[in-house]
Amino acid sequence: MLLHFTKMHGLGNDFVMVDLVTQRARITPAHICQLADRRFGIGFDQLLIVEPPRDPTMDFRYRIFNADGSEVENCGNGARCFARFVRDQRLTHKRDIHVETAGGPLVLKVQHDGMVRVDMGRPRFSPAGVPFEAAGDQPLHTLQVGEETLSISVVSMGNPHAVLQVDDVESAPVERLGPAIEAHPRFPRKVNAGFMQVVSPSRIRLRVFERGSGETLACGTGACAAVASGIRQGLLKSPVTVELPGGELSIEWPDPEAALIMVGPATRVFDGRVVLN
Ligand SMILES: N[C@@H](CCC[C@H](N)C(=O)O)C(=O)O
Repeated sequence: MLLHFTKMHGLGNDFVMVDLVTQRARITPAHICQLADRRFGIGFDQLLIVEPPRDPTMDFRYRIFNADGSEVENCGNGARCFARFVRDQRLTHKRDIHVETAGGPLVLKVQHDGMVRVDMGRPRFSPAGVPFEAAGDQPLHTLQVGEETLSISVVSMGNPHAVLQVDDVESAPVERLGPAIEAHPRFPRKVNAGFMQVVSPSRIRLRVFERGSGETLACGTGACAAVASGIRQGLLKSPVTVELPGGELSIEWPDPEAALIMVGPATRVFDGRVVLN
């Protein structure tokens, strides 16, 4: 089966985008792992499949899969790439796009400067909603990783996040602690692990070890989770610029009852075709 795809990225968090509105294909978890391989396949952090909506009031539905084949609830950089993709493919001319996702409906706005503005919904801090095994709902929890006792906050942006404050993001032990936090037994559905350096109340630096994909150059939901956690702890004030290895995102959360807003770029890299066996 021949599959047409587009390679895109949001600040270096890279995607293979597949239009299943105009083509037919059955993509299995084995296909996803094969395509995700950066040497034997195409290579990506996430695969995003665009489908017709089930709800007729929506424009599209999309599904997102990590490089390990696991399906995820939400993806901030993927949302921006999706908005750019459906317009470039001429699947829609709208600038305000309503889409169904596994994490619920999203509204995306393609601005006239080409940047994409996404209403990311409200962060949820309750451990049960992440899910994270904990007795209470306090801003910080201790997490034992081997000999180390870490202080983390937990946030659901539809998908699960743990945020750890560090003094210097460059020297933070992301490669060592990231996989241990991701697979920690207190996170029954695993977790994305963010390492946040507060530069000022309006600027952070962030690296994210993503569940199912490893460290990426940027994570949109991770940026929202870190900003929400920082504001909740009184360390940050909206709007916040998030400096990621791949570039910057702007995150607004002016009011705890409001949704987080993420604004950032989405870049098309190339179109291709691949045979699925
Ligand atoms: N890169 C994404 C998040 C993708 C999903 C994540 N790895 C998970 O398993 O929850 C983003 O930009 O938000």
